[in-house]
Amino acid sequence: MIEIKLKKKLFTFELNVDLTIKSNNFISIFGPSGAGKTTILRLIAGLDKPDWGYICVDNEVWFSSKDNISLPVRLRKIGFVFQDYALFENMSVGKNIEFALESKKDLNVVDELLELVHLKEYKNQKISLLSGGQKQRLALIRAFARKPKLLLLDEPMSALDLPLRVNLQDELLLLQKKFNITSIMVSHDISEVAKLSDHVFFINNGKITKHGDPQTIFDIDANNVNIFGTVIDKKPGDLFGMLKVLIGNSIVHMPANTEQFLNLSIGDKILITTKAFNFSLKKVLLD
Ligand SMILES: Nc1ncnc2c1ncn2[C@@H]1O[C@H](COP(=O)(O)OP(=O)(O)OP(=O)(O)O)[C@@H](O)[C@H]1O
Repeated sequence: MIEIKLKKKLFTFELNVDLTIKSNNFISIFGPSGAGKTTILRLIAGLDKPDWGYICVDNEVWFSSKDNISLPVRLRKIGFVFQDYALFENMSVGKNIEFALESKKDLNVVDELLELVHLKEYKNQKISLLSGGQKQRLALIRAFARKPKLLLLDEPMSALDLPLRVNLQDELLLLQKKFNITSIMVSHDISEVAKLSDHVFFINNGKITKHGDPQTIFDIDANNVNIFGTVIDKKPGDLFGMLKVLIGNSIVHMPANTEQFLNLSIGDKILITTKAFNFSLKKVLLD
């Protein structure tokens, strides 16, 4: 079990959170820009210091303001993945993983990890020859190579386009379950959070406003078709309003009744549901 209690005065509000996380779970912190998500990851990693707090990971106290304990970053067993990879550009793909290993006895793990994310044939290549998606895969397995107690992921896929992102989400889930590593992810993408997480914490202005499993928290009914989108424009009409909604890479125009129209603002995330089989579905003929 992981207990995280943190207080820190930030520029415009006080961050004040209390998170209890089951070991080996994948949890997400979800909330608007500036809510304090990255700060929580930085405080857990020891890159920043809380004004008051207690961090205990599987019975090991990493931080306690009461007992004056603050483990340095290198002693907190953490894997960190950011959106900008932070790979060593002057080393080969394989050396990037080797560098992260605790012991050189584990060298066979390098091939195993590269194989898992389809990068084995790139082992001796320079990092600069990899695509964005391949670099992100490498950053992920490098974090797992450290066998961390806690994996911290800060918008790990936001630089990738949608098909790559979906593939990498599957690989991340596979790695996380295979290595059983408790993971905390910050992401803006509801479908990503809903797909990967065992538990989601909503944060706003530095406080947890609700938490629970994704089905409950996002009101997902498995008997429905569920599509997440973001309102990017709205125009009133005589009989109904028209919403412009971003769904993945596509922009969709949707009619909305007066109540829906008035309740929604640009930037709002929405869940579009329709009862299974109660919709029109046609194959698009391309010839
Ligand atoms: N060391 C610090 N001291 C004081 N305030 C800080 C510090 N670090 C960040 N902040 C402020 O805390 C607030 C939260 O920042 P943070 O980066 O944690 O938000 P976020 O939820 O990750 O946002 P985004 O989704 O845009 O990345 C911001 O207003 C930021 O300016």
